[in-house]
Amino acid sequence: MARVTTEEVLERLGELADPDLDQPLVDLGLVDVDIIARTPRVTVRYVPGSEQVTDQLRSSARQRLEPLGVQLMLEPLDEEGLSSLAARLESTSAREAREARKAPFASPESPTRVLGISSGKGGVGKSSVSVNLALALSALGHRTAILDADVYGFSVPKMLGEERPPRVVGQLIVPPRIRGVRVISLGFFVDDATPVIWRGPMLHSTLQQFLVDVYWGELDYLVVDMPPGTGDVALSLQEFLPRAEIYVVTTPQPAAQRVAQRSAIAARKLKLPVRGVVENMTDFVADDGTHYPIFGSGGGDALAAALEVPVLGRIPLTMGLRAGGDEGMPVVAVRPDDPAAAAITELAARIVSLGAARRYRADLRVQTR
Ligand SMILES: Nc1ncnc2c1ncn2[C@@H]1O[C@H](COP(=O)(O)OP(=O)(O)OP(=O)(O)O)[C@@H](O)[C@H]1O
Repeated sequence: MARVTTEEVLERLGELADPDLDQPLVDLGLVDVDIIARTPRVTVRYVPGSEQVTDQLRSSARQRLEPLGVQLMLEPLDEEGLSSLAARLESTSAREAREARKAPFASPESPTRVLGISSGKGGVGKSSVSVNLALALSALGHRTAILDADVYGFSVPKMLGEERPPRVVGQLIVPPRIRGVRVISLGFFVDDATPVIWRGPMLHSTLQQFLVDVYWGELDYLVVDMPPGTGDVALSLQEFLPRAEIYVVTTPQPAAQRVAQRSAIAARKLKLPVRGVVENMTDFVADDGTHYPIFGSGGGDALAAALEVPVLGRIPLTMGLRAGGDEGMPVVAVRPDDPAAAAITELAARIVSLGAARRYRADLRVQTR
């Protein structure tokens, strides 16, 4: 049998990649081939810290290399290897931003739109909307990440169905990419059983660290699940993400609408633009097609009128959305035909087109100057 060549090995490994990194392991220089040894040996180096990812890489590499009869070794990267990987992953602009302790999205040249999802009070479905909106944006082909900053209850990783922790690569925190979306939750760093009281300064510095030290890669959208109401997080976000757009989630109940209004007005005071209202739990549609407005009606319209912004979406109550959240099977990913999933996908498309319209108007202004 002819001896295997390095090219054959690299070709076989092809696109094999760590799910949290953008480039294949071969391109990142993490594969060594020793064909001089009696049995040719392939060493795949990996970022330690997630057994799940390591197992996945091992079985995928084994499967790809099996026909070649080579010996496969998996080796965790050491400190030095991790630092040089970090240098390879990070773009120059991202490194400069990090060294200046600034979020890469804060710069006026950043192509990333930051969508702050806020609500007046808890329980209106803000996290469900954030998670499914991020998945819908990703399904529409946009590179999307989600930052779970709801310090009163971190639900994003659970809702996405995977609670794999981030890994540290040199100076960078590499977030898990779940269902195609990078996720960072303050909840990754606290024990579920011990409630943490996030005081302003601690929250501020943790948020800054997340925005600055996290490897976000190239992003079109960063969806931020904000805590209900306004307060420290909104203040910090204004400082770190001055270009954030705010979307307010409310239920149709007049009381919820009034609370949401207060928080939106507070967001305005922070000079973060409120771009639209999302009415969640608008109604329940029975099998015979009858609409039941379980939580009343009119809340979304009233809030939108008060804030002079449009209602960008109305999401019905569905079992699919509720069960999807509980089971870590988000409805947009798992049951895209569910009426709530369809409404959220429509909402995503509207938010995308809002950005396109703004860019168009900005271009016109430049051209007519
Ligand atoms: N459109 C909907 N249809 C059915 N269930 C929904 C809908 N929206 C939200 N829910 C359910 O309502 C509950 C609260 O939703 P969620 O956790 O998203 O709200 P929240 O506003 O983020 O609340 P908190 O801030 O307290 O976390 C969840 O059980 C969720 O599954």
